[in-house]
Amino acid sequence: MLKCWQANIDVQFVLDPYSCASYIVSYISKGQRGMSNLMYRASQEAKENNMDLKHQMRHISNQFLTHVEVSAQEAAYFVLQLPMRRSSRSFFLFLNTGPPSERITLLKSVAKLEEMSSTSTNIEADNVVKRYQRRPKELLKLCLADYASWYDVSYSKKEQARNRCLIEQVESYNGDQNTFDDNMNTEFMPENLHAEENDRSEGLTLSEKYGCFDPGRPEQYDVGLDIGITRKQIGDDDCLMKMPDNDYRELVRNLNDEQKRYFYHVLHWFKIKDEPVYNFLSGGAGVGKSVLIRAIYQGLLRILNMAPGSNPDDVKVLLCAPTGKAAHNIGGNTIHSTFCIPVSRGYSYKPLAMEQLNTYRLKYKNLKVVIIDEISMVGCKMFNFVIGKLQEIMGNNRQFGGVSLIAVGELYQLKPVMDSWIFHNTATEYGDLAANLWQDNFSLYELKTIMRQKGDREFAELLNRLREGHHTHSDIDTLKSRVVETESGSLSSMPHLFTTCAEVDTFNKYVFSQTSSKSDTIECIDSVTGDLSETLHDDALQRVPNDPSKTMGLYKNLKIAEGLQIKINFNINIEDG
Ligand SMILES: Nc1ncnc2c1ncn2[C@@H]1O[C@H](COP(=O)(O)OP(=O)(O)OP(=O)(O)O)[C@@H](O)[C@H]1O
Repeated sequence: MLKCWQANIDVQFVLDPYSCASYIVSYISKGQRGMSNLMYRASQEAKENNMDLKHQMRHISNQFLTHVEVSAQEAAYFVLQLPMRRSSRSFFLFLNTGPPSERITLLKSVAKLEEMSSTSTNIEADNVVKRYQRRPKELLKLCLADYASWYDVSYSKKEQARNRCLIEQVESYNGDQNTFDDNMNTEFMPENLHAEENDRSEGLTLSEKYGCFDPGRPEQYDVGLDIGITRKQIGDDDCLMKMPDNDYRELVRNLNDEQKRYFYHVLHWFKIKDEPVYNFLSGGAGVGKSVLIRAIYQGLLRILNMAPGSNPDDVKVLLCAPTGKAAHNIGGNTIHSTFCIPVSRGYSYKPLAMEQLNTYRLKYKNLKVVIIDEISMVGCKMFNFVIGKLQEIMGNNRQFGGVSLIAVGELYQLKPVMDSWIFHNTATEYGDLAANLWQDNFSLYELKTIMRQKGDREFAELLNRLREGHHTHSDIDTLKSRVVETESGSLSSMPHLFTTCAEVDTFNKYVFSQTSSKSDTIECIDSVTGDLSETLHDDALQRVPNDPSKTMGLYKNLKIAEGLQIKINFNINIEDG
């Protein structure tokens, strides 16, 4: 039971099994007055908002599942974003802060003892309390608990300073604040500091020596999981809504023949069949895939909601895409947010927490179709993730959880980032033994008529040939006839396409150097948050790299000039990282 509860385990002999059981049960179900108040408020709100019974229950259960009562200490950890979970499990430190005469300390090693003179009484090994006594002046204001939590000493260059934040247990503090304060005063006041030079390590960096703060740590830590609050509360407003009937009719009427054929094929399938469909809708750039997705989504909403007993509020079709831009283009959500896939944890699969699973199951219980656009950016690992999440949410082991999947995109593109092609097997030892669900299930529908350049048939055909690698010499000559000299200073207003950021930088520098208008440089101001000593603070600032590829595209110096355009990207939704 304790293992399931994943609590800190405090081992003691308990002679009466009944008291053991009653202790654990009362610990698990200990009263949470704050939660009762919250539940009371939630039920009041549900009643006042005139919801039907199902929505009242959903509202109350969502409040219950997404709130948790925490102690003041936990709240402080949460607000300060301190990594509680990782730290408390990786390290648990016992601090003996009883009176000095009662403290147990370890002896120095035999080798060290033998080196000492026989009259020396300095036989105790070093420990955190001693280190605290001789801490550097930058840390004078720290109390022992904070010092022990935040700092560790590395005695040799090889030994890495451990990143840790500890849960400290203070022994001997039995509620008598005066005794506790006396001990602290006599032992830990700054005037008692003795620097023991021979115990100090030499040549270590500051962070090796004292600190756990590593500004270069790339991994993100989701502190919400520590206290059981998931990052996203699942709302009801996720997808593109039903469009007015007139607009829908207009949209369908304007589809070209190819588009209409696939559109009616899908609608017909869901009208007459009850089994899932797995399609890959492909076609080169500008053939109208996104337009067709929008029409299919609207058509499916209408058909699926016509089924007897169907509730129009239930989510039946999901529209998603691997990136925010692609998702926005079709009015859907990213795959990550749709299936609650954490952005920062690579591809190691983690099942949903119970409360998330519960909410997702309630929300997607009548899910019939998932449409994924820009499937070329979805690699094999990500695809497996989606399959796993669908099975988990739908609560079965059927392929794709028994839900239909329409993948849309163009596979004549670059390989997915950090992943293999969707049609390849997973690159693990046993990957070849697993069935390839993409190859085994998906049938291809291809759109061929380019709609984006429909006024220029010749160019559209050239693009199609280029896409498949069947371009002719005359195609290349046609493209080359459009080549213009980049050296010309007047080019800056034209859109340029480059394949790497380095080329973009070089070009921007060139354009900037050519401008004769008034210019200036804006220097970025970095700041370090958190209560750190001045030295660590400066150290952290010095470590910020002057390389935009390592700072998520943020430049140290931004050059501006009158008349030159600057593109500013602004992340309007940071849910997905
Ligand atoms: N049936 C149609 N009638 C008129 N215009 C259309 C039609 N279908 C698509 N278009 C237009 O063609 C252009 C490209 O369409 P869309 O963006 O849907 O193509 P796509 O295949 O998704 O392109 P990409 O692969 O580049 O994302 C858009 O301007 C769209 O309005």
